[in-house]
Amino acid sequence: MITVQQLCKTHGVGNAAVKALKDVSFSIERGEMVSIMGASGSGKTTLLQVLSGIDRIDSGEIWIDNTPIHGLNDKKLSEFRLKHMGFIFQAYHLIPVLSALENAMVPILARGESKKTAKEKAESALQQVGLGDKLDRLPSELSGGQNQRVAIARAIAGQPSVIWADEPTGALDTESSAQIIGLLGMLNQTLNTTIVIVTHDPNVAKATMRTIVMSNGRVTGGVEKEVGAFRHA
Ligand SMILES: Nc1ncnc2c1ncn2[C@@H]1O[C@H](COP(=O)(O)OP(=O)(O)OP(=O)(O)O)[C@@H](O)[C@H]1O
Repeated sequence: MITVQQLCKTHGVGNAAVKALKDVSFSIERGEMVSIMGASGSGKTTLLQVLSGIDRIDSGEIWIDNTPIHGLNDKKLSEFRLKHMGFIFQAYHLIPVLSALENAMVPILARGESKKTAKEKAESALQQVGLGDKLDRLPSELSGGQNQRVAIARAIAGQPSVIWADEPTGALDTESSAQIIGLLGMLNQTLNTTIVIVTHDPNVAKATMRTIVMSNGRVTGGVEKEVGAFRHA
């Protein structure tokens, strides 16, 4: 479970200071698939970055299960991220000179597991995303949708409890977007991994269980989970 209490975050200082998050509070249950929507500049990316420990909050609390993310030092935060979180980005962020298999192995190797274990977990993850026959392909030899599948395999290979996705369909055509969102929904259900997706795409939001709406640094909708709001496409 993710619990967020009275988060505040300001970017910049003095006259250039922008209050990107103002008293943001909500919770997300284990196994939920949630989208975050809102106008450009409303604070979505800032929220995802502080939740995932990429950036720090000024005040407030972020709990993931029993761990206070806001209270971890940099070393503990990096360890927690490697062990419990997966990341998916709009631009895939794959390493161009590594194959699909090697890309998916990176986070597992980074947390100190053996090459053999990393290979097994990465291969299994690539099979789950339908790329079991493309293990040796480089990113340049795959389509956009396939590259995003490799990124998803990399995110799930370490069996994280939560996956953060920032505009995961932003670079894809309608058909590939639908496939990626269907895949995330399937993985959410089969692995019981919590998935939090920042998106501008109403079709992506429709496929999630709940949409947290942001406006001018505040959460203005979707704080509470409605009973019966599950609506996987
Ligand atoms: N590093 C930064 N320095 C200064 N201001 C920033 C920085 N990052 C974000 N901001 C400001 O904080 C506010 C929230 O930005 P954020 O990127 O979180 O919004 P967003 O909802 O993700 O927008 P978009 O949909 O355009 O990506 C905006 O006013 C933005 O200009």
